Amino acid sequence: METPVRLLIHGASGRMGQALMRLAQNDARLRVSAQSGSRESDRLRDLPEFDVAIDFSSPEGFDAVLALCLERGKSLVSGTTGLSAGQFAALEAAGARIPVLWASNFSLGVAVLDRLVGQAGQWLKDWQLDILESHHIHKKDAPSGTALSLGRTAEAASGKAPVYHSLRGGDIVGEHTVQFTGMGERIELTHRATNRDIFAQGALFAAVRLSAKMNGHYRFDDLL
Ligand SMILES: NC(=O)C1=CN([C@@H]2O[C@H](COP(=O)(O)OP(=O)(O)OC[C@H]3O[C@@H](n4cnc5c(N)ncnc54)[C@H](OP(=O)(O)O)[C@@H]3O)[C@@H](O)[C@H]2O)C=CC1
Ligand SMILES: O=C(O)C1=N[C@H](C(=O)O)C[C@H](O)C1
Repeated sequence: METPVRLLIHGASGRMGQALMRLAQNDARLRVSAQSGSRESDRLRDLPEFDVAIDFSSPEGFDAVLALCLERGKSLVSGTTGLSAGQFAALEAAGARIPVLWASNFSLGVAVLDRLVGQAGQWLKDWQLDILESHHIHKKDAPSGTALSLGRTAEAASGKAPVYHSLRGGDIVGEHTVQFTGMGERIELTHRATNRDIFAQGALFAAVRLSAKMNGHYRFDDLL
């Protein structure tokens, strides 16, 4: 049997962190060798060995785990949203030294939605473009990372700048609609996540794949 990939779960006590811990513990390809949260933020250097860090934390947490991965020469899978342009530039640069992968959404359904949006946008250049997203009341960033990614795809295809609409309510896991509105008709492309295990499964899949990759800046879509 293959040696399991050793994981650091960064943001382990959070909603995503808990899903990752539970699913990784039942996956023979993986072993959680380290975990961290804001309490460990100034002691990350003391963490045990790992091969791939999986980060679902906060923009501050992302900076810290990226620095740790660079220092140790280890891979990073991150799903943290709300990152700045400077943080994306740092991630891109890190790809020259370690394997890195960031995705705003680790579900298969959103990867397919993104492709459908790109196709629709090519045909609907004159139509109004709106991105609607709904999430649970604890979500800190708006628009969501997925809404921004879908918006970039739609704008690249249609040339229209999207207008974003965010709703926060109850325990909604995550819903995204890309709406193209014409005169007398409209198209709504919607994805609804009902369980955050789908994101955790996608991130664990990415970690296994990334552990076998050379240095570089990878996209989730590249692995599918
Ligand atoms: N790409 C995707 O598919 C998905 C992305 N996300 C994104 O993942 C992130 C986390 O979401 P969620 O799990 O709901 O959030 P939670 O608030 O439930 O969890 C956040 C976790 O990060 C930790 N954390 C916060 N700040 C730091 C820090 N500076 N250093 C180290 N750890 C820190 C928290 O630790 P403590 O409790 O100790 O403060 C906690 O464990 C968000 O950005 C969200 O948008 C979420 C779902 C899917
Ligand atoms: O915070 C969340 O919960 C989610 N965040 C991601 C985002 O910002 O797009 C992905 C998913 O929608 C859940």
